[in-house]
Parts: sequence; C-alpha cells; structure tokens
Amino acid sequence: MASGNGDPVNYAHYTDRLKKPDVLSELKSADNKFLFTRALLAEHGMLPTTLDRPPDSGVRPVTEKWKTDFEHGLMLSVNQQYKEAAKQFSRSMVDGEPGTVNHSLAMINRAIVLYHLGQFTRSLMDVRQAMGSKYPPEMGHVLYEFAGMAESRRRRGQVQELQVQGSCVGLGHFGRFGLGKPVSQPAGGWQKQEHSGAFSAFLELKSSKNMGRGVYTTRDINPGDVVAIDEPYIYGGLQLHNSCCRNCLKSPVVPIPCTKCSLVYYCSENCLHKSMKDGHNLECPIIFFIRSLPGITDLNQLALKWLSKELSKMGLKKYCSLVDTFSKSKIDPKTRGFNENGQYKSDNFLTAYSLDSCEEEMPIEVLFFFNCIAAEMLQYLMLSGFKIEECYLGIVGTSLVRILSVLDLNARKININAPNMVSLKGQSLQSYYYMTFPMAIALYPSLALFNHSCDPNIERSGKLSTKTRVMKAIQPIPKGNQLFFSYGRLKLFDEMKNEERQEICRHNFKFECCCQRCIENWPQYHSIPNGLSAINILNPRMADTVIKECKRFEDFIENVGYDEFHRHLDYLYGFIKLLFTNVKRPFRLYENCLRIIIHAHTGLQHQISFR
Ligand SMILES: C[S@@+](CC[C@H](N)C(=O)[O-])C[C@H]1O[C@@H](n2cnc3c(N)ncnc32)[C@H](O)[C@@H]1O
Repeated sequence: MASGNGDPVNYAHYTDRLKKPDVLSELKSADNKFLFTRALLAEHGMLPTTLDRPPDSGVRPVTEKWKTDFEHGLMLSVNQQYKEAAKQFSRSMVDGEPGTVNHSLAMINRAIVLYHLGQFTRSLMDVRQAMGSKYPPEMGHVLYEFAGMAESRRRRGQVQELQVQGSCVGLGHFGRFGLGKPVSQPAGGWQKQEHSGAFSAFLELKSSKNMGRGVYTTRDINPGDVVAIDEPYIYGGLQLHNSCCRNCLKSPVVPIPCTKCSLVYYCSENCLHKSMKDGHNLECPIIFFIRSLPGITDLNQLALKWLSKELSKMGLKKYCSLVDTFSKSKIDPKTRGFNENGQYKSDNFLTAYSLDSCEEEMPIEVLFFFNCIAAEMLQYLMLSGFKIEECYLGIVGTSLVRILSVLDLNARKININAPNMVSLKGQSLQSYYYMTFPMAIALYPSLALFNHSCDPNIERSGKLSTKTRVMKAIQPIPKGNQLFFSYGRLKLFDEMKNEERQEICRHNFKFECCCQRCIENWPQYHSIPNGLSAINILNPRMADTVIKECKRFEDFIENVGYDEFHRHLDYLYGFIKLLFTNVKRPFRLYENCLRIIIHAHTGLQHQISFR
C-alpha cells in the first residue's frame, strides 16, 4: 500500500510481529486504542528503552577545535572575506581527520570560497575530493549542482561574482519565467485570513455526497484569476535533500548544521535560533531515532516537528486541553477552521489539526500502524527527558495519531526546478533542460479544502521553490461550480486510461475518484480526435468565429516556442474561454491550450508534446 504521498509503506511492519490490530476495532475511544497499542508494544519489548546510539551510527563527533575553526570560516565567508575563510576552512580540514564528514564539510566550504575567489580549478578539485569522501549523502545533490556551476565557470574562464542573497546563492533560474498577471490581487478582493493565506472573497465551502467538503465559486471566474494564496502550516525538508534550511527552506550554499544533532541544517544563525524556539530543542535529541522508525520517514519527522512546535508553544497542559476538547466537540465539519466571522484561520493549530484525516475509514491495519509509530515516538520523547504524566499519555498519543493521519492525507511535496546538467544545444548555457524534484513536504490548510479532479480548473502558479502557493484558475469556472486541482502529476494524468487514474487515486490518495472526467469516461489525451475535423460546436452562430480562432491557435502552436508561451497568456485565456462556451469537450485543441496554460503558469520548461 502507499501513503497519501504515493510512497510505498509496509503497514504490516508491526502487525507481522504482533498480530493484534483487530482488537483495536473493539475498543471504543481513540485514547484506549492508543494505550492498548502502547501496552502491547511494551509487553513485547518493542518500546525503546534507551537513547544510546549504536557505535557505528555515522554521526560525526564534533570536536571543539573543529567547531571553532569551522564556524569562524563560515563567519568570514558570510562577511565575504573569502581569502581568510579559505585559510580557516583549510585549518578545520586539518582538525577533521581525512575521510570523516567533518573533513569533507570543511573541504566543500573551502571549494565555495575558492569559487568566489575565481579559482575554479582548485575549487573543483576540492569538490571532487569531497564527492569521493564522507560528504553527507543526503546533501550529495548540492555537490553535483555546485560542481556543474564551477565547471561551467571554469570553461568560460570568467571571474564573475554570483548573485548573493543573504547567505544563499541565487542562480537566477527562475527570473526568466514571467507570469501572465501579477499575483498580488485576486479577482474580487480577498477574503481575509489570519495573516497566513487568503481566499478570494467569492469562494464558499459546500458539501457534496461523494466528495465531502469542497470549494465553490459564487461568481464567474476567468482563467488567470488568482483564487487562493496559502502558506504551509508546517513544513520540513525531505531527508534526501536535507541541505535546505530547516527553518525557512532556503537552499544555502553554506549549510550550518545543528551543533547538537548534526542532522539538520540552517541557512543562518537566525534560522537556527528560531528553529530551536519553535521546537527543535524537543526533537533534536531524538530525531536520529525517529529516522529509523518504519513508514514514511519524512512524514514521521514532520509529525514530530509539528508536535514539538505545539508543545513548545503551548506547553503540555494547554495542548492536551485543546486537543481533548476538540475530540469531544460535535462541531459541524463544514465550519471547522472558520471563526465566528466566517474567516478561515489557516494559521491556527486547530484548523490544521481538524483537516480531513479519514481516520474513520482507515483500514484497521493502518490505524494500528499509526498508533505504534505514535507510541514509539512518545517513548523517545520521554526518554529524552520530556515529562508526560500518565493522565496525559492517552491524549498526546491520540493527537499524534491524528497528526500522522492528517499529514498522510494532506501533506504535499514542494518541488524545485533545477537545471539538468546535460546541455541540449551544444555548450550553450541558456539551453539547460530543467527538471523538477521534490525538496520538502508541507501541509497547506487552505489547499487541503480543495477536492481533486483529473480535469482540474485551478493550478499552482509561480516559482516552484517558494513555500507560498498561489492558485490560479486555468479554465473558466462558472458561478456555482466547484474548484478542483489535480492531486497527481497532471501531464501523466491526462495521458492515462480511466482505470489507471482511478487506481492511483485509490492507492495513493485512498478515495474513488468521482470527477467528471472519470464518471464520463473521457478518452485518454492521445485518443482524443485531433484538430478541427473533430470539432463539435455547441452554438452554431459562433461556428465561423470558433473555426477561425482554432486555425489561429494551430498556427500559434506551430510558430511559438514553448519557452515563449508565458508571454501569450492573455491570448490563451481568451481562446480557452471561447472554446469553453462554444465547443463540446473533450476537444483536442482545448486540451492543448489547457496544457500550455499550465506550463506557462508553473514555469516548467520540459517539452510539451501536442501529437
Ligand atoms: C484534501 S481532502 C479535500 C477536502 C475534503 N473533501 C474535506 O471534506 O475536507 C481529500 C479528500 O476529499 C475527498 N475527495 C477529494 N477529491 C475527490 C474526488 N475527485 N472524488 C472523490 N472524493 C474526493 C476524499 O475523501 C479525499 O480523501
């Protein structure tokens, strides 16, 4: 089975050994389920008893001397005193024995300052050596990206300063992609949210039998209109790309490791201190152990980060009182997250906590699995010195199970664009082929209210790498209709057969998709008859105009390069609107126009095929 994120999970991890999950369904309250699971794990000696790390745990011993030299080097490089910084990193290379992580961290930082000094060949030598030594594997992609930059500079023989944004290097990848309209104003003004996001004022929540809550519009929406802006309530870098800042998700060239756990990184001292205050002090001693728990480690770590943040902010008693009151309340699911003035409070703990979690419909094996994870996590937390009185154990444990389930269903990956180092046209630096890969995982409380469709009418817009999600309409949405985005990868979705899409929704997202495309069994993209011969005009009076515009669109596809599409968004919005009202779907030119709009919104540069 897969989690809501699509990653495979062995939910039988505990069941195989304990064979008891069925008992859970006989227990009424969530507290009892958790306490039963915890007792069962204890009885079988499966609860952790110590925080001793195995001797070969790979965590580097940080000697005082190494730390002082290394931190001094970082400070010098932040102040752009690159020559001194290079010397300092050379010293800390000596302090950290060759072949150790310390040594390779110092080496890569020396490579960076050498790069700034224009000494690309020496810089590359350091990078290559770091690649061959114990550089943290989860940060390996940073090395490769950096090596590509150094290599291209060396070839060009240019000594140019990089654009430095604070302590982060901006490669300027994203600056090239303009958007159709500025995103500062949604059509119709904002429906105010407490400072973390905003919905358009003309959106409302309604329930339907087959999809539960969903977001509907109370007026016509045009393609290109901004419909919602959201910030994540909680987010964390993926372990695989651990080098992004734990606090702000920037990708620093000089990542500063947490000096206690050495397992998370920051872009600045500021972020390090902020993260400590936001709960890293609680997770720091146990994060190493949480990484070895079964399931999706990124989700487990995010759940711990979320719990640690709330416990640090509110303290145990207030936290327990809040989640306990929530679990006993009979509040209408449609109004959860809204205050008495009808504002959606997306930066509020209970809003995120009360998102759909499908706990009731969850297979008992999965529920048991989450209870086991929660029991192990809390045990680690208590071993680290965090006191949870017996009377609070059930409440905290149950809340952690809910957090895990909410994240499992609603957390989304944040992707970044990165240049694939293969040049498409000879050596031209302008012709890099852009790829997108996941870098972090985040929970967006407002976006979690939108349902899925395999024919979405809204889509994310703007830079992939920013945490802020700006959602724009990609098709006209008449008054009274529901807004949908695609939970899966769109390009693949419209190329799949009905059954394949259904299987993905069932398997990854745990629901039977009831969108129009599925219900009406639309053909796959490639089977939709091509071109004007297949046109089915709804309004005969418009036939001449539609045919003329379709021909113009065919010329547009022939003559405009895919990296130019974003400059023609207004034309594309107009064309899709014309087809929306006058042509029966599915119609190939409509689907093509939709594809172009999506790609122009997201700035993705991979080839779009129209054949
Ligand atoms: C992120 S939530 C969306 C909001 C949710 N409907 C609510 O009531 O809060 C995802 C859940 O909505 C439902 N859902 C979303 N899209 C659906 C679709 N196309 N068909 C059926 N159910 C859908 C499923 O229950 C899914 O687990």
